[in-house]
Amino acid sequence: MENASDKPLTLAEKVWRDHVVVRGEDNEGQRSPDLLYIDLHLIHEVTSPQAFEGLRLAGRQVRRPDLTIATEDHNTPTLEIHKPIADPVSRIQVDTLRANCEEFGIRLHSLGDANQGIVHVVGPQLGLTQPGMTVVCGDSHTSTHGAFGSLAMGIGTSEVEHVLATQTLSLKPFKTMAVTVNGTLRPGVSSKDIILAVIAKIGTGGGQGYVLEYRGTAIEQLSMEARMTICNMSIEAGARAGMVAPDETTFDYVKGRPHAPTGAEWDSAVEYWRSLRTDAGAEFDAEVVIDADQLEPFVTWGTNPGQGVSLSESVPAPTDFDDPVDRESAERALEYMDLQPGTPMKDIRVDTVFLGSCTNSRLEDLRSAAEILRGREKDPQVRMIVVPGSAQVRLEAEAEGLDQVFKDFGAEWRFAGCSMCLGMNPDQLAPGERCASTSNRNFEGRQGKGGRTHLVSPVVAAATAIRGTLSAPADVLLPEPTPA
Ligand SMILES: CC(C)[C@H](C(=O)O)[C@@H](O)C(=O)O
Ligand code: SF4
Repeated sequence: MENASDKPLTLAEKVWRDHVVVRGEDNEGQRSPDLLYIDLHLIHEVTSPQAFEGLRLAGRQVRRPDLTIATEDHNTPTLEIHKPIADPVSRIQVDTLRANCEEFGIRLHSLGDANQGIVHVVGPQLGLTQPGMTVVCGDSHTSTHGAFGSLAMGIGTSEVEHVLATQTLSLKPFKTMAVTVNGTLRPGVSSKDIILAVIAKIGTGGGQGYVLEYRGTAIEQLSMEARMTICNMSIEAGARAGMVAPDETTFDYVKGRPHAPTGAEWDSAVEYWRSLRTDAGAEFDAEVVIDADQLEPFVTWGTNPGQGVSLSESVPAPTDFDDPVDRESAERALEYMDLQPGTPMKDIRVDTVFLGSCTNSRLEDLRSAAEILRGREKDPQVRMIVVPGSAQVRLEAEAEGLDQVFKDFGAEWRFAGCSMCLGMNPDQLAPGERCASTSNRNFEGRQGKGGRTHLVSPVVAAATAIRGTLSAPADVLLPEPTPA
């Protein structure tokens, strides 16, 4: 990545350029890190305690509490949220966040507050996430915010402390990769399938060192929610960040939100935001091309997000992989997942369906699943839990009756949080249980010790809950009534 002013730049390079406080030095072709200004710092209970402790020990304050915002999400229960948190470790985490935010003057959205929820749902919802920003959070899925054309990165706890203290962050130069998604998605295929297909193609390390820019007609046609789903999982390809150039869809989404600029400030913001597009002639260090027309609903069979296939395919055999590392990893994954090569994916029966997480818990996700479930019956052996990404999403869903659709279907309607995305709260799989999950990680034990995860889109989750086996929306379509 270079910064020469006459050179055509990619979107990521422009945002970077506009935030450099101190430029790194070139040493024989190797550039030392740049110091960047950070526009928005999001915080949650898991990765912030030591950072605050560090500030306390050094006698420092938070440099810009007004650009820092906290929410409770990972350790919070999704039932009986008015009661004290039962698990002592989780309670301490959340109490510590509350005490730290109080001491350092940081706005916190606590359990019970309308803006509490998963940090990556709350930022965009409040209009805090805006195009062209640098956004950080001590959380790998911060890449979600890149959907707005911001450079959004997950950082470690020592970096959280640095940002709290200085509102800047030292960052190594990155490489750029264009992920071009041409064509149009077919019915029943969604943005989750795009990103699962991208990761299956480039591998979980394929994005390492890169900032990905998702572009092409299929991306332009996507809503902000769908773009967030894609950017969210950039980290699962190992990327530093994922971005989409802001356009009218982005501006329409941001406009009128509590922290969006207004009046003349809005106009000048939009003018700047329109400049945040990759210049004609700008060069990417790498490019991947995907054809959206060819995509089918996608599902993972293994224990990393790159181990996926189209739902109409079968469980692969380790011998299908030429690379010995991939072969060994497939062998181990199949054993953990208790799957036999050659089994049609659609024959795999699940115990649980989880609709939620920062990947797929926004209103649009809930709506698309509800549309499939409405008036249908759940497979009696399946338990389904639906967890809105924020208290606000929950309220909006209730206002349009989605909660009733889920309840009538036999699903549980929960309060907002990370929930079953990871085993840090009471919502967990029992050992050996199998789950179709709209979350982003299928690592061993991710949803509870011994639990088995298949990553899917919201509409696949819904279809699966109806049939009890992994299913595509087309599998549950009712036949057209024959005219009398
Ligand atoms: C707990 C947190 C640090 C972690 C992350 O960084 O992503 C979590 O959100 C996850 O999804 O695994
Ligand atoms: S919902 Fe899952 S992926 Fe997202 S922040 Fe929470 S634990 Fe991490």
